[in-house]
Amino acid sequence: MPQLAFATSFFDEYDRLEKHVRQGVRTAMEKFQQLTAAELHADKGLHLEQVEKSRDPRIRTIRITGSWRGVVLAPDDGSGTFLLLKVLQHDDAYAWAVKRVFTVNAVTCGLEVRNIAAIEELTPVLQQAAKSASSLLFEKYSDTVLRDLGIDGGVLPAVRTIVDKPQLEAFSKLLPEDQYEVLFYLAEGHGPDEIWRDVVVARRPSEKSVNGPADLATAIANTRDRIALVSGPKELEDILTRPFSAWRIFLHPTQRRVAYRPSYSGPAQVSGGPGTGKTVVALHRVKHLLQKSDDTRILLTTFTNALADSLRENLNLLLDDPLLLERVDVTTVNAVARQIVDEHGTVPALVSDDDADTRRRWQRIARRLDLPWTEQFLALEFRHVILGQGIGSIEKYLTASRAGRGASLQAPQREHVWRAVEEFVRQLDAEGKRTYLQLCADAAELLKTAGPRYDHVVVDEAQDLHPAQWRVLRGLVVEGPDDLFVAGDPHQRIYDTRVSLRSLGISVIGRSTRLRINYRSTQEILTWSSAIMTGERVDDLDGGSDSLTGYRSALHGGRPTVRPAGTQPAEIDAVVAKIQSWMEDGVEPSEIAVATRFHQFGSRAKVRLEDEGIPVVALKDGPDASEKGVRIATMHAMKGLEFRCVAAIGVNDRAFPLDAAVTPAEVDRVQHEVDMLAERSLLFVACTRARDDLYVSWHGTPSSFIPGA
Ligand SMILES: Nc1ncnc2c1ncn2[C@@H]1O[C@H](COP(=O)(O)OP(=O)(O)OP(=O)(O)O)[C@@H](O)[C@H]1O
Repeated sequence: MPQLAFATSFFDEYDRLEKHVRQGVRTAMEKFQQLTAAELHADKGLHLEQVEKSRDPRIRTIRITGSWRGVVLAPDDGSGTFLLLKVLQHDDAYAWAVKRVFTVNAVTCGLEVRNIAAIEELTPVLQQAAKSASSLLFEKYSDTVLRDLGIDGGVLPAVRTIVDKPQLEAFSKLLPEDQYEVLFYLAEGHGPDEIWRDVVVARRPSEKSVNGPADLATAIANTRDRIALVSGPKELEDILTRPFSAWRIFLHPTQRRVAYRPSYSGPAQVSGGPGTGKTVVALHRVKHLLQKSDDTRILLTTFTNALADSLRENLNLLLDDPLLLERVDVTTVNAVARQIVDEHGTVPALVSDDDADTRRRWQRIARRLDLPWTEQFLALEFRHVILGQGIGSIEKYLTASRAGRGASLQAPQREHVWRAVEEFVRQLDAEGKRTYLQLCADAAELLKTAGPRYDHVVVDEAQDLHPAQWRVLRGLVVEGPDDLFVAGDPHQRIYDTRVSLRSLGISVIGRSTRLRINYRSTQEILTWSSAIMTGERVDDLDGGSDSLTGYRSALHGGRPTVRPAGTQPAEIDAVVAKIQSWMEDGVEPSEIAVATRFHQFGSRAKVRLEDEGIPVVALKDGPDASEKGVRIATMHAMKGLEFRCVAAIGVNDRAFPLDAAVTPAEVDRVQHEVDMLAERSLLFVACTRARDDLYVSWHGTPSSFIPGA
């Protein structure tokens, strides 16, 4: 019986096809599972026929309905795998089919497609233009170097004409995917050896199985990031009837390598810019770990409730098996800490570690004890030094390292600070209260005697977790292989914590991977948003620094709209008009988000949208995915989420940087820098939530973070 496979290009349109066409696809595909190759060729209804003048003799069309055709790659080597490439209207299907050629990449052994007609047409024109160019993008690499990385003879002449990165980008849709990826990284300045190791080997099957050129079926099986093989009727049903989400099926080779590595000898980390699929990798890692054994228990955890909800929803999609889901707890670190403390007594009322009430409490204590420090300084000392290192006594505090703090404290000064801390804790105790971080510190202590309760802990959005929260996680899991799997992006650190995992006994050295392809936003949104962070040094979770080099998207769209307004009402009028125009273009209200720095501004925008009859919901009310309405949220609440269209409004000099969120340099110079970076990251996070369109506006003076402002 032939084998059936689907290419990603098929899914580009499938979800948009009308019901009867989708039914036609299903009927046709079932035949590929029921009939022999000879019967398929003879089937009158299917009409499997060669395409006249096609550049690839293996391309066939099949009849789906009266006017719809499928384009199929049919094996000519007896290997028996049919690959469905496209479903299009009759003429479009033929136009697509005649221009394409499929080849097997000599080094990755994957199947690639190129628009050969366009490459051949453009190459002579570009060769002519290249003669007068002062330099060429790939001139420093010999043909041998390029060939060794998989650039083949059909592509090489075109590659030799490319003068700069925009021209390479313009070629991207015509070139074979694996070859474009190599060229992109060379153009970004990565060396051939690094590209061989990180890009080519990641795609290549193991050395042992590479034995001469691959046949079509092997090449198809090797191309798991672009082709889904269907093993039986259940899988076919699954692919064609469930809402399609590419991330469930097609992982980039680097994503797959990280998620499905049989085992890590200790904690492992995946990092990468926004939208690079870190959450997707974390979810697949959970799937892998569950499949390793029948009784493992896993904690999948993250920062906020909204993120935990979204992880739970996506895990349901990925696993679709109640028995597997039963073995995973999906919740926030604070919620786990609360549960642990609850089991050992009653949880006190919880208060924020850093809100106006807490600051006022520190202020009163400083005044009463006649201390020379501001409330900000004391609060920071408590959070970052005392809770950060889990210090429980004056003796420990007197000798504690205060590395990374901007002002030094001698022993007598520390004794004064300690008195303030004791008073702060005493007051909260007397009122039956605890801050969230105190709760985590308590839970971490309790776990020291209670012992671990999970076999694996998988953490998403790890960059903002506080050391006290890390200690809870460390204590929850049996130390050893595959204990912790951590996903995070230091560029998205939006709170004031900086953590070195190593200092917490969590070393990911040698088990850390960076993802570089953004699957969410268009390149235009990415370029604009990345400029917010340009020139900033960002520390990673492991004592080094993190960069966005080589970070790219294969998606394209319009440039972000940047819109000044004279007054706040005028700014709101403009965003209402923008939302109306998105909706007129067919964007569902629930696919639109309005992000503001301040709650209040969001509420005003909400009232105004409601006046216009546009449905609106506040994200903090926890709407589920099916609830209608434009989402209104603070920028902090946008962390980890994504929307088709995002309007980031009120981005003026009063909101970014926000004075109240930034420690003055005279209080703590180092913390000042950390806070300023977190402010930038917050705008970066809000803007990178947009998939197709980004709109940024302000009234008054624009924030200095706005690129080009
Ligand atoms: N291999 C893939 N194929 C198709 N889509 C993918 C793939 N990987 C990720 N995506 C999609 O890209 C988007 C971003 O993925 P994800 O949320 O995992 O990224 P992230 O790195 O965790 O983002 P952020 O750090 O910005 O929160 C999601 O819509 C996800 O479904």
